[in-house]
Amino acid sequence: MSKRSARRSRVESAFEHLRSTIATALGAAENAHRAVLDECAQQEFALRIAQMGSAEAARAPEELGDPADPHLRAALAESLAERERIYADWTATGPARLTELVAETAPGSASDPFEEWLGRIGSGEASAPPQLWRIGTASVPDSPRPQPFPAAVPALDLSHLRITTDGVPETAESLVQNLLLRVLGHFQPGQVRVHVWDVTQLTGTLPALYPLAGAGLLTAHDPTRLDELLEALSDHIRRIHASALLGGHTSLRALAAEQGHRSEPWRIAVLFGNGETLREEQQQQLQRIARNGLSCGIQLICVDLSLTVSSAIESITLTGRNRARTSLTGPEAVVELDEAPPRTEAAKACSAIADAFEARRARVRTFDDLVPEQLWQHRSTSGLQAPVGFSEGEPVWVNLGDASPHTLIGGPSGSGKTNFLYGMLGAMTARYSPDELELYLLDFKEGVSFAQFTPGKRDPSWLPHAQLVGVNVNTDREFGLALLRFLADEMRRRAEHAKQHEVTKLEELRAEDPRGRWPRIVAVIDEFQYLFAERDPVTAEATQLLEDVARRGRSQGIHLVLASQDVSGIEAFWGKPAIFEQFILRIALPKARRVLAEQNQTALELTRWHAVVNHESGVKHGNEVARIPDATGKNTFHALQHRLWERRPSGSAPPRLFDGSNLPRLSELADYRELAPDARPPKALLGQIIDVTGTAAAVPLVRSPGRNLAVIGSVRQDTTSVLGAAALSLGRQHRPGGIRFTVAGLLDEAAADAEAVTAELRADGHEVEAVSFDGIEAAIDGIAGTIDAGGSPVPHVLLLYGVDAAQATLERKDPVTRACALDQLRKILKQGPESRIHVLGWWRSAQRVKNTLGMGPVDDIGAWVAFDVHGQELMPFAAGQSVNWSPRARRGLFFDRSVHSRPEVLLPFDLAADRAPEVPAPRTERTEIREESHD
Ligand SMILES: Nc1ncnc2c1ncn2[C@@H]1O[C@H](COP(=O)(O)OP(=O)(O)OP(=O)(O)O)[C@@H](O)[C@H]1O
Repeated sequence: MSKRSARRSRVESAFEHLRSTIATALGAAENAHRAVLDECAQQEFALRIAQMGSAEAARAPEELGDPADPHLRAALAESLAERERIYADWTATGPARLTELVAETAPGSASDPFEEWLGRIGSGEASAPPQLWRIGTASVPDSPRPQPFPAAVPALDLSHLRITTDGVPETAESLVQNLLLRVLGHFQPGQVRVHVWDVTQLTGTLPALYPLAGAGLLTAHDPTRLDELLEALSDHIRRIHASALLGGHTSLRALAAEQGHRSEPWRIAVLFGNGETLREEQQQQLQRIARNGLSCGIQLICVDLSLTVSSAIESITLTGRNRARTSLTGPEAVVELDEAPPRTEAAKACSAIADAFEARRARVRTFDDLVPEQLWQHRSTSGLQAPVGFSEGEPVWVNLGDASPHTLIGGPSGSGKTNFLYGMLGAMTARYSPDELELYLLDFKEGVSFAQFTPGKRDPSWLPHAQLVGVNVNTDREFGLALLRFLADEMRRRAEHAKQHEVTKLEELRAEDPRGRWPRIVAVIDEFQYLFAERDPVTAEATQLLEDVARRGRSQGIHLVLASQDVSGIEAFWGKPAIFEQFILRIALPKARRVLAEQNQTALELTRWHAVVNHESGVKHGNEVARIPDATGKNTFHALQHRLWERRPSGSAPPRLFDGSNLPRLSELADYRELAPDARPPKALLGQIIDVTGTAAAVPLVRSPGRNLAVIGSVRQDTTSVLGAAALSLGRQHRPGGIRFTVAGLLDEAAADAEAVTAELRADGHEVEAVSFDGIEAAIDGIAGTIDAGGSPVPHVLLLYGVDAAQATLERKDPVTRACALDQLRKILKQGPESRIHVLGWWRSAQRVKNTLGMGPVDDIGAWVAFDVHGQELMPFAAGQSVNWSPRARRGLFFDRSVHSRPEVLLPFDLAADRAPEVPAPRTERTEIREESHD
């Protein structure tokens, strides 16, 4: 080959190379271009599939392009694969898990098919209600292999429901009706109340449920009266907060779970709107109800009505006949709503519920229904709760605790106050043991109603919780004072203990001192208005003490229960709103006046044996009307008391009984029985003062001026009782020979008393000189002579019965010496005590004491007891202070200037009863009711 052709060939091959390189490059570019176009086409389909949804795209690919288009097919395949991957877990386990969950949380009628339970009366526990309620069958149509699962919604305390109908109102109605049937069919009739309001119609909404209306389980509200319904629901919320939730629970649901029973029914308000907004105030009130209702058992079901609150709401959007989406299942799931049962079946079931409810309501609830199955199972740490009556067959409770510490009970005579108290005390004492609850019971009424709590003649039982029972105290207002003083002291004692534990309240003290005994104290004062009956120091002190106990008792677990036929006249009470305000729990019996708030007239409309129980200081919305069972008839309280008494803790002592119609007996008085020889200083017991423990009124006979006693008054029985008790108690504190007595009977009518004391002292071995009227001068001369001779070696008591009767004799002057026995007596009064000689004398009037003392100072009479003597006559003997005392039968006034700042009331002893032991002392008779129960 020539050189030239060789070069040409090289050129050609180089060009060939260039061309093929270019061709290759161009081919690659075209391939890449095509690939990009393919990718692009597929991505575009992917985007449109995503927009349309893969399920829809798979169903109708032609909507996107040519179904045969490989790009479309590839994009669809990828999208479906992706969906498969995402749903894999849910498809494998989701529907099955949901089915299981609904079966668990929606038992019985909450999810079972209607035919399995409709028409049967439910018995589900209201303290543990189902959490979900079935509405239909759901599925996710766009999932790879759609599987059905039950669709359910929370209800009752858990969530409100908002339904949007989207123009299919019949579906909304059957959805609501099915849900209500499930709920109504689950519980005992009465546990669920339904309110229906439909903006478009008066009646005709939810027709199958109408049989419930007759029994009051369903209320159809007038379309124009939404306000009333909203107000009633708001009232209800307020009332629940003021009563059931007072104990600190946040919801009725929590309370019921703790107590194991639910005392308040649920209220479901179904509101059918028309898509338009409510008036501003109505909307706001509805929102408030939505916010606060669930905790009080109010559930709203709003159909085509806007509801926008932060509290729990589930929504259901109807998407066609019997189809819906719910907030719980999400937008992808379609719910096929359950078919409604035949209307006749549903109506029949509702009739059965209504009938059963009527039967239940008509059931006579008795005292026994106030008593729990097991006694003494409750703790009073945070308060006392007990049912007192029934409303539509369900118990109505009272709470005594921090939020409602005290109660005021009112009702005219015969309206059943005492019966109410028995019911309340029965329900409480059956729940709380005596270590959790102590009772102090005082009845100012004439009669003996509370005496049943103490051992009686024929029945030895007593109420183990009762510490003190005061009956027939209508004239002894001091006893009320004594009780209030005791409570105030106890309050202080508790506060001090609490302080030591660095806490302030009983509840906290109990937590800090778990082994201490800190029962709550309930002090009941029936007809307490007597305590404030007069404008006198008793009322003044009682008011002050009441205010103190009412204000501070709450934190120390001390609760006052005051009952009265008429509180309107109690000036001390009304003049002091600070007291009245503490009585937050008000109980009004039929025709009670002023116990409830002024505008609250419900008590006037009450029928017999009913009461308004109001934990809101008597404001109307706090009203609960309860029928009160008979608690005083046969086999009621008395039978319970027997059971409680038989369970009483060992060592339990009967309550102290203060019966104003009986006098105490010296021989039964603890202070007397405890006396023993060689007591220093010896003290003369004169009677019993009015206090909670029954303390003796005593005068110590020390060797110091003025230690003499004057008993002043004209009633022989009382005055001689004081002298007799003084002598006998002094005798008990000395051995024979350790004391001497001179007993002078100067009045014929008292001779027998003087003789009886003489005989009793002698029987105990004491030396007694009995002196008659004729021997009095000599006896006094002799004793006065002892003073001159250096005094008596042992205490010498000069008992003078009727000093004033011998006044003339004592004044008689010796014709020679011009001396008289009266001078000697004055000398004994003045100088005797230092020489161990004491005069205990009876004068028939204050003036006559003065006659005896002459110009001498009244100080020689250091102590006195006066009976039928007016206060002003006693002033000179009480260091000049005014003495407020109107004499009353069988009560004396006692003053010892060495200890008292003011005189105090004294009960003389019934010495006659002690002297004739074979004749039993008259004891308090129990009421007829009580006697009846022994038949
Ligand atoms: N809920 C009741 N069910 C049946 N009987 C009742 C009921 N409440 C009271 N009673 C009867 O009515 C009568 C009067 O009742 P209660 O003594 O309790 O009234 P009160 O208001 O205390 O009257 P008073 O102040 O006159 O004593 C009694 O015989 C009592 O048994």
